[in-house]
Amino acid sequence: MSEQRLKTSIAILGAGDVGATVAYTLLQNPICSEVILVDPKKELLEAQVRDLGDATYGGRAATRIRLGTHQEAGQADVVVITAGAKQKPGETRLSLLSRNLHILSSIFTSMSPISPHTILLLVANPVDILTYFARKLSGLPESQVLGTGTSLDSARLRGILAQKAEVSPSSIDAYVLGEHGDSQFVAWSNASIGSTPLRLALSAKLSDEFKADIESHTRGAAGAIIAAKGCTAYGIGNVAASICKYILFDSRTVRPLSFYQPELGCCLSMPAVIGRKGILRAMPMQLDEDERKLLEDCAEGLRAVIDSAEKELKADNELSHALERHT
Ligand SMILES: NC(=O)C1=CN([C@@H]2O[C@H](COP(=O)(O)OP(=O)(O)OC[C@H]3O[C@@H](n4cnc5c(N)ncnc54)[C@H](O)[C@@H]3O)[C@@H](O)[C@H]2O)C=CC1
Ligand SMILES: CC(=O)C(=O)O
Repeated sequence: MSEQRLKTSIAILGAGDVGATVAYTLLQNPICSEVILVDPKKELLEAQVRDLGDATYGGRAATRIRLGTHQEAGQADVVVITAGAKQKPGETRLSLLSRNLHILSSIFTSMSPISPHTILLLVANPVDILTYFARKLSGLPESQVLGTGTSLDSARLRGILAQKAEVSPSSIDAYVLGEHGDSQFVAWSNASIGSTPLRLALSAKLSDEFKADIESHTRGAAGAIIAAKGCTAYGIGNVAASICKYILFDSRTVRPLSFYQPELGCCLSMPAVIGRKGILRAMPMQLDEDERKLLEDCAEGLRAVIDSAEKELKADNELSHALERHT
């Protein structure tokens, strides 16, 4: 067997706040032989690898960390894409689209030829739109291209509901669905504590006002953290590293992730079974009429962004050639 096949590797594109935090989380909870960090900022990349390496010399069996090239990243078992601009205080995730689509396109040119077995995990924003274009730019089967989507929002939802209900977050089963962005919504009709439906568990507390407060807390969480410290990193570090584990361990864990929804014509978050081949299958969910409408509105908004991005791309020779190579 070749040496390459004996190793499991996760490549992280982007060695900024998020990329370094995903790497650190993977080093603290080893699930693969090596983590490869890639970034065009050479000094930053070398410093991050040295600093992260210092966290691995404590005597435990460790995952190795090294810097690498885009070409090497394209052969990894999982490629986590954090490369891209981040929001400034007050900016929306969608405002990053044009800059981050160019970066995404250049990444696929540099990684080519990408291994047909690689699973791509998109983190950079706007994550649903970038997941949609990564499918096209990579040429990989759509089950192998996924975005962290509303996994982070759902973790935030579990956190705030746990405080209100005075139970552990791990006892809350509740999802934020749709866009990892302003049109996201909570699937209240399916939420439970243990196996008790939320409406029974919280009874009188669960008013419209209570739900609106929780939704606004969850939707606004990133903006509030960014306004105070300039980025969010630990929550997404944990979410992305956990998804890598579900993939490499073929754990068949169900999580809300962004992936292509053929009937909606875009990528957005719905629950899916995650395993070694990426999205193994969608997990059907019975939404009520209001939630169904919110899902359709959310998809309509995302499709409009995709349409205008596609028009912009046609006017941009470099990007339109990159997309044509695979469509
Ligand atoms: N999906 C989610 O839930 C979350 C997404 N994010 C997103 O993650 C992205 C990264 O955020 P930060 O790490 O805070 O930003 P950052 O600015 O600290 O790091 C981004 C890094 O990407 C690098 N980069 C640029 N072009 C590259 C290329 N072609 N190949 C490899 N690396 C490249 C830059 O040099 C930079 O070091 C942003 O788009 C942010 O909005 C952040 C938190 C949560
Ligand atoms: C930045 C971002 O997308 C988040 O923390 O949710």
